[in-house]
Amino acid sequence: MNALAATNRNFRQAARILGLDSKIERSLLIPFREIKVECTIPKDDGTLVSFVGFRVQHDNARGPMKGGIRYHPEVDPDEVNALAQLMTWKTAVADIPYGGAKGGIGCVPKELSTSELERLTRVFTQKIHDLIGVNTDVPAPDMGTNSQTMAWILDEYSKFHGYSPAIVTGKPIDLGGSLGREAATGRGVVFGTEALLAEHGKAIKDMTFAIQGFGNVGSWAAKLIHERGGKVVAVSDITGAIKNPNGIDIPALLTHKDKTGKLADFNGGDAMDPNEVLVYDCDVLVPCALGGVLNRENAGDVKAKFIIEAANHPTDPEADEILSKKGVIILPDIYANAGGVTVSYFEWVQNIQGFMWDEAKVNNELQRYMTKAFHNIKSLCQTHNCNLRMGAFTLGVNRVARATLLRGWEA
Ligand SMILES: NC(=O)C1=CN([C@@H]2O[C@H](COP(=O)(O)OP(=O)(O)OC[C@H]3O[C@@H](n4cnc5c(N)ncnc54)[C@H](OP(=O)(O)O)[C@@H]3O)[C@@H](O)[C@H]2O)C=CC1
Ligand SMILES: O=C(O)CCC(=O)C(=O)O
Repeated sequence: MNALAATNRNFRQAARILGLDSKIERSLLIPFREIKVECTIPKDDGTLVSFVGFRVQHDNARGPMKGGIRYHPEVDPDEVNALAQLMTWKTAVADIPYGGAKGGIGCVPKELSTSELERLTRVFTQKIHDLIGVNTDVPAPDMGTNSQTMAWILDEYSKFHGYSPAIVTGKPIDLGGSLGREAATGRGVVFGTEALLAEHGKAIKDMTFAIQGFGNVGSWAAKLIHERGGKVVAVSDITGAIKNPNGIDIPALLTHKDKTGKLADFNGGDAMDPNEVLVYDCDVLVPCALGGVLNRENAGDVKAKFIIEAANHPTDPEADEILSKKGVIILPDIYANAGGVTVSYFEWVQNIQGFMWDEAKVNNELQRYMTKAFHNIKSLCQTHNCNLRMGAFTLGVNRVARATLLRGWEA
């Protein structure tokens, strides 16, 4: 099942539980606007190359649309649509005043030089600058993009509209980025994991973890889990995977990845097939890379008792069913990885106020938002007698439906 079909299915199930009117249901499903642009740039050798870029603006009932921009070869319209819709429910679950959007360019960022990436980002921004805005749609980093990408978008956008730091979040601190944003998604994952484990009388220090992906989210999650005494027993990136049942030395692995750009060849553990990470013997599995990685092929072999969805839609609905029958508890993406967009909200607020927060304030507020959202989800799980995914979906969908109804339909 592709990402959009899976996301729509979860949404429809939540709409049914909530008893939503079919017209509202249809209006919430259809995106506000879908943008597809052609981006042609000269490569460093002078040849021309074209890429397709997307921005899907899903819903703005609760505020400006918000969501990352992904550079990855598998970016396609359905995937971006699904990710944009997930952002709408995620911002509502986190209770921050935003709607949802997502963008992406189908490319292999590692095969482009820094100047080619800069040209591509600037051309993409030129094509969408009049459709994004501080109060309409605010991009941020996602897979394959980072604070430098945001700096280029900020600069290009500012040529058309005047200097506008709040047009993007996740930007460098020197350009108005927020302290704590870089770590925020991984930190939010850890706050969410702590809240979930506490419900089950457990703590991070008593558990073993397997982590798929060691980019922004995976590396921060690994570092913070390790700092809390959790044992990370398996980690993967695109170059390979490492296992060590006694616990991987995460600071040493971070230094190795920093120096070599890859996990492969790290000597603090044994190499393993990257696909095995998902079914490795551990208490908690944390997918931090692509969508759809847990499916009917491998779900039956998962050993973890808890899955923390740090990536977006890592579990397809068939895997969801198999895992739920096995009694695996899944902390869903629209809550588990909401720390990133929550600190993006703090960054936007700081830019608008022209006032910087210190990092302790950012992290404390993030913990407050994550803890509150967890308890709100739990309460809906009780009301509707449903799992955490439906608890989160009903929370998010209901908030967006209420805002939509309050704003009304008159043309
Ligand atoms: N950045 C953010 O703030 C947020 C991100 N997310 C989600 O988290 C996930 C990760 O995003 P982010 O960390 O930003 O992205 P990054 O690009 O920083 O990192 C992605 C990581 O995934 C690895 N990877 C890619 N393909 C595979 C594969 N087939 N097997 C194993 N590892 C793989 C990459 O390997 P390599 O290092 O070798 O390239 C890299 O380590 C995505 O689903 C994203 O949507 C969700 C909320 C916010
Ligand atoms: O920080 C943001 O605005 C969005 C992050 C994002 O793309 C996501 O949560 O999936």
